[in-house]
Amino acid sequence: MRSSIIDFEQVSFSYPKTSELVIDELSFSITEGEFVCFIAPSGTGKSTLFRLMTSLELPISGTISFRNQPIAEGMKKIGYMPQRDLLLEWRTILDNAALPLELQGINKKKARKMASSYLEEFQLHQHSHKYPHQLSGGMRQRVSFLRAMLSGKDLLLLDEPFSALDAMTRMTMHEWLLQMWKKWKLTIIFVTHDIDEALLLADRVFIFSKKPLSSYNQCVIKETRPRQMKNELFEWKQEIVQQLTEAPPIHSLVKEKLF
Ligand SMILES: Nc1ncnc2c1ncn2[C@@H]1O[C@H](COP(=O)(O)OP(=O)(O)OP(=O)(O)O)[C@@H](O)[C@H]1O
Repeated sequence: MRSSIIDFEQVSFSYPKTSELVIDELSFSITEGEFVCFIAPSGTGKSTLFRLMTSLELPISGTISFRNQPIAEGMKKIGYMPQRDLLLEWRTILDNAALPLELQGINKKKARKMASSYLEEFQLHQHSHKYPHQLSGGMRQRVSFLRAMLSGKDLLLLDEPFSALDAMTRMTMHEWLLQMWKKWKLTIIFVTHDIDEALLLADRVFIFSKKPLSSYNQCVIKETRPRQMKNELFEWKQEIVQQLTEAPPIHSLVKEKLF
């Protein structure tokens, strides 16, 4: 049986200067190698969860552990990819990718060499000397993903990484991400507002429907990938929409119309 990589136990959190709880006695576990998606309405605290996982914020009570150690011990093993790629426009693609290694104290030449060895895999080798403004949205996200992986690749936190991409690029990026996840045996927590995206990608989807984040519903998806939005996945989607909106179930709406 696979062990857990990150555990929240009865975690509560509020930002200083406000007494409002954003997270209230929240507990969950993520297993090594899992691909998990978090869905919640805007402003309920998904980014705050990531800030706690990267130790940018500390809980007011409860514990967060990484492989059964305090979360701060895992910092070099956790990579974070923000919603906006935050690439430095004055650095080349190679130098952007090498940045986390330089920040870890590795000298520039070695950092470049290490980052360079990943570029082909990330389909970026022909663009290494370009600048971010010369790349497409999908390419920029691949650089950002590589940068997150070079910060720490045991657990990757992806905050709505594809929300700004067009539908076709997004589909290509889904396939590519799943390949990366399999090849590198990654554990991924992926925040999205897009229910289809969550159902197509994840082993498990957490649905947080209100603030403070406390309880959640989850669906475990066993269907093999690549997936299509039909049958069981479509039923899950209807159920998730209902949980997020607290609307009556779709079938009862249909019934009302019919009778
Ligand atoms: N630095 C801060 N100080 C005080 N309150 C904050 C701070 N950052 C976020 N909040 C509040 O905490 C709550 C959760 O914010 P958070 O950004 O985690 O939500 P989110 O689910 O990631 O939102 P979105 O989906 O819009 O990105 C919100 O009510 C927000 O106003």
